[in-house]
Amino acid sequence: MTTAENLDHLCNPKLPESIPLIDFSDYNSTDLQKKVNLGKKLVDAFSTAGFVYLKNCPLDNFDRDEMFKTSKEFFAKSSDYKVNLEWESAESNRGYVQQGREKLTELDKVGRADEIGLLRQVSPDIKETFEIGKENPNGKFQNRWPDDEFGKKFKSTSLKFYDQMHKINVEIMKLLNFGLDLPEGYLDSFVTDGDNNLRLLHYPSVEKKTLSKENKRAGAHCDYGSITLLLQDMSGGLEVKDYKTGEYVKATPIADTIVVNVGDMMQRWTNDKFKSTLHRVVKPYISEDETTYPARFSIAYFCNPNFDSIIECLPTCVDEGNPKKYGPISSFEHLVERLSSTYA
Ligand SMILES: O=C(O)CCC(=O)C(=O)O
Ligand SMILES: [Fe+2]
Repeated sequence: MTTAENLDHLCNPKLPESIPLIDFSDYNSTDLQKKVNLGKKLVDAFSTAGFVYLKNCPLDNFDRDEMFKTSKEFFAKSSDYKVNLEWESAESNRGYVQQGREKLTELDKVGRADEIGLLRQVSPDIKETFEIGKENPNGKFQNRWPDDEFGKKFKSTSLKFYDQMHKINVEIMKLLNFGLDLPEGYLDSFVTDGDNNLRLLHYPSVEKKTLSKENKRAGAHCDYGSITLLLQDMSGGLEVKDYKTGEYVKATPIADTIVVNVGDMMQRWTNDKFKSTLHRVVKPYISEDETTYPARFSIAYFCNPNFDSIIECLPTCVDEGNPKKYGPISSFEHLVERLSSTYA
């Protein structure tokens, strides 16, 4: 079958065959059937690759660029400035995470804490991040904004961006509701609170000779929540495990798209219908005579069902031939458990 999307693959040989590119424009169509079709495409992609590129998402270009610019400005601050806003606990999951503090590895999935500790020492992730949660002045946990003029801009830019990404998540859930044939509005009630996590990432520029073979910018891992919305700059380096071959394929940056992937909680929620896929960030390709890998910036928005909700296999993902594989779990507990085993 030749569709516009198939042709996209042919016209752009760098686009990995196994990660579909889906046009999101119909998300707000007045034609119900178009929304159902889009929902089915997403379900298809999430049940195979576990990853998609979405184009024509409702994300303002200006706000996206501002977020990247402000993120760069933050990471350019002194180490003292950033460490002053240090990440404190998995429950809060807010603040600055300096290089080497997070080690992502396939071992995390089975929770081998001793080996993870060792790996952290020999091949830490070469990145720093800043974690932002829902802004809630009366909540138990507070975002960690710098207390200066830059801090004000950092806060307003990040919160505006947070809000737009939350809305995209809500729209994706509405479409998945169609795609999974769930009762009308079923998933809506799980995404009212915006209990998500905005992560700004900086992979510093690094001399070729100091980067050993084992060092990854981010080790292979699966994400923990429901879905992740990822924006990458044009440097490259993101790789995704191909569901057909088991080999890593390049998730080549495509301008003005959002990469969306399934997390572990979504896989569990769908009784393993959706696939939470391993991915990693490796050194980008540079020519022989270049001595330095350039810096890379990305922005990940990790979505979760409302923290106080109980996640049980979705009714349309279970039947006699395919019984429930998982018991109920609270969204917050699931996340805290996973985050606790990842950070030093
Ligand atoms: O930087 C990227 O492109 C990916 C980051 C990522 O996978 C993560 O933070 O979970
Ligand atoms: Fe990830």
